[in-house]
Amino acid sequence: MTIVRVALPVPLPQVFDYAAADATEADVGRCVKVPFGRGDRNGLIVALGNTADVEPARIKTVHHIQREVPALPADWLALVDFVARYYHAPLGEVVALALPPGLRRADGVSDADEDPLLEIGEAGRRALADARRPSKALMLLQALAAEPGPWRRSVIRAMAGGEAVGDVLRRGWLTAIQDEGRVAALASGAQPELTAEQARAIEAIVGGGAGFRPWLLHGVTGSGKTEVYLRLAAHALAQGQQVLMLVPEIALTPQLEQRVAQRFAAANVVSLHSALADGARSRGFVQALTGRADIVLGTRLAVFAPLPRLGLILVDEEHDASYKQQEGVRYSARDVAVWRARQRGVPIVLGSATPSLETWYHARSERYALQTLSQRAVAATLPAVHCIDTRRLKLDEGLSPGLQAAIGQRLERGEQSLVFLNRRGYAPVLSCPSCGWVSRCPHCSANLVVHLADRRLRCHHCGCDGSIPHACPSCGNQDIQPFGRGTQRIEARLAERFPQARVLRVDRDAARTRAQWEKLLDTIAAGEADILVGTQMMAKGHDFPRLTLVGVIGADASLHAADFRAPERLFQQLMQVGGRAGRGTLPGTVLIQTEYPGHPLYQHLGRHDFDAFARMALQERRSAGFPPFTHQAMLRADAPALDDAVEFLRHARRLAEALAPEGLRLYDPVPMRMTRLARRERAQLLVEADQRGLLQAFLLSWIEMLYRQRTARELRWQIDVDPLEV
Ligand SMILES: Nc1ncnc2c1ncn2[C@@H]1O[C@H](COP(=O)(O)OP(=O)(O)OP(=O)(O)O)[C@@H](O)[C@H]1O
Ligand SMILES: [Zn+2]
Repeated sequence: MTIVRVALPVPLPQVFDYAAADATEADVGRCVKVPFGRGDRNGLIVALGNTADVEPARIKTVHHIQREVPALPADWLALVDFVARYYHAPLGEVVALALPPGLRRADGVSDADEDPLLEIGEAGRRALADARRPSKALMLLQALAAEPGPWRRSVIRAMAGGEAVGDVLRRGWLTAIQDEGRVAALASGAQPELTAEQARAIEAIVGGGAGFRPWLLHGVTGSGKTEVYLRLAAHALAQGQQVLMLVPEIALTPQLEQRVAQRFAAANVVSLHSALADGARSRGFVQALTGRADIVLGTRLAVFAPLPRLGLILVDEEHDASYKQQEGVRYSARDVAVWRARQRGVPIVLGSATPSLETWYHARSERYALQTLSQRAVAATLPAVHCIDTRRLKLDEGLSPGLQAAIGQRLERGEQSLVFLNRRGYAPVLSCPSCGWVSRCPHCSANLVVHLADRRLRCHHCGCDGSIPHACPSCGNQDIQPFGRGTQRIEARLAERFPQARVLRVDRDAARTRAQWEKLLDTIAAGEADILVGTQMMAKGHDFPRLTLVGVIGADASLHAADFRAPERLFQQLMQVGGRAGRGTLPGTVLIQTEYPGHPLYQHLGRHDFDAFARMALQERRSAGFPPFTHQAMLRADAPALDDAVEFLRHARRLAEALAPEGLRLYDPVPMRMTRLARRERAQLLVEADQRGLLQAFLLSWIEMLYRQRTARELRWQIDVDPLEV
């Protein structure tokens, strides 16, 4: 009898043994269906077991081993094992996160290529020579003939007149290339001439060799980091290697996908993100696994794509908080990517205009090699940044006269403006001036936000919503007021103030689906919007040459936030959003409305001096003993009653005291800042040490103990290693 060890997606730290008569070493890394409890579960075989360890009478037999898909390789198993150990999460849960659901369920997965590589065939050449009756299909064929091929079908479809590709294929004018190996995946799209700084960075990184080396590419906004990534990718592809490219948000993938596909028309570019349908995600994953994907482009979960020919990892906007998963397995895809680059012995490039302080510190201390792009690629300068002192100004729905005048000028010149406010909805709260009632969420310690667009009161934390009452629910007063401002309110005021302008709101409510989001971006790019009102969705990565003014409102609130990372986040956000201005040939301006124009953060921002800001912020962190000078883990507990959560943490702290090595710091359990979320009360306990190893060793034995504690059924706890929010 052969025993297989199976990782199952259950919140238990161990793997489970099953009997499988015909299993061999070749089945390690394969998905299985097994009986578990009263039902069945899908899991992954992570090792073969030893019959001596199990009682033969108690062992159950696997139902099915999925053998149509190649087994996941040893390096992939080592990767998920590392994530499970470092983040102290059950291995089965890490596997469940890393594998597409369809693959785990052992659905039939085909890696058949749905996006064939096409070239002009014999029939096509004849059609071109005859060229009698002009048709859409013929025009498309002629356009293709003018370019060097071959092309992916998806790339042809995206071209002007690309709708006719089906017709061209039916006529047999294009034929699929069977042996893709003979086509070097070389850059075929037009490439701009590199700037001197870009050329230097590429030369240095390529010259750094094929082995493990972490790079920070610190390039100001609009400096052309994407071009650097594309050239590095081209180099890796030319060596027959695969490239993994991570982006922080799905919202950023459409444009990048397009750029990558245009540049590498012959390469097999696979997207991986959570918004993909099951089938597409499984197919992309299997293409990566079988080595048929050349470039894997995706959000954080793409870091788990198996890549047998991996040669390069690129992490765009490496500072972005969305690389850290905030629920379940709380991993940081950026940090996992660095580990993976080391494991596989390949270079990794972390790019940003505003690196995280952790990464910047590594670059300063020469653990990471640094390449800097200090100039913009197209624009002559960075935008001019000015503060508008609002202390003595009368604001019109939050908008200063100076900002309004500047928007007016842009309108006259036919340029675009962006008003940035990181708060969606119409107003953050509805309140009654006569009795003091405010719209509280019944389930969270948060207010319900007024959404006038669809006349709802909505909680941005738990999602619950209701209609807007006509009178105060507490005293009956008819005159209840929305208090404060969100994007909808600014949009409404701007539309009133500039009736001739096309005002467009860009936030998560306006872009619920990917299709809506792409449509918004197209509208902006086509110049069919004059004034944009946007949240942080607009802050990142976008490149709209006619956008010359960025107005920032409501930023001061973050200056005094309690979180020690708040200033870093604010500086990054403002530098990023300001960086959307003046990226083409037209000069840009950033206007920040503030009551603290002398604040050092705004001063550094005005000078585009990231280094000075980072030095200051790191100095503060060093003296306060915050990361990167210390390493943290947070134990969080939640329950219907706060006392239960706190009591569990007190108990956990007592257990920890007995274990804690010298140098480990245990803090007192405290309620979380937003204590109540979706009817659960939450508390946390911070653990800290100056050495990562010390903290990790302690966590290992502590968490083992915690798993053994009997807790109330209603209580849940989780550990967050390297937490972003403390
Ligand atoms: N060498 C070059 N020659 C001409 N144009 C270039 C060159 N490199 C980049 N560009 C153009 O410069 C613009 C800015 O480039 P890109 O969007 O890559 O900047 P970025 O560094 O990623 O900026 P951000 O951090 O703000 O997203 C783009 O329109 C890009 O096409
Ligand atoms: Zn709520």
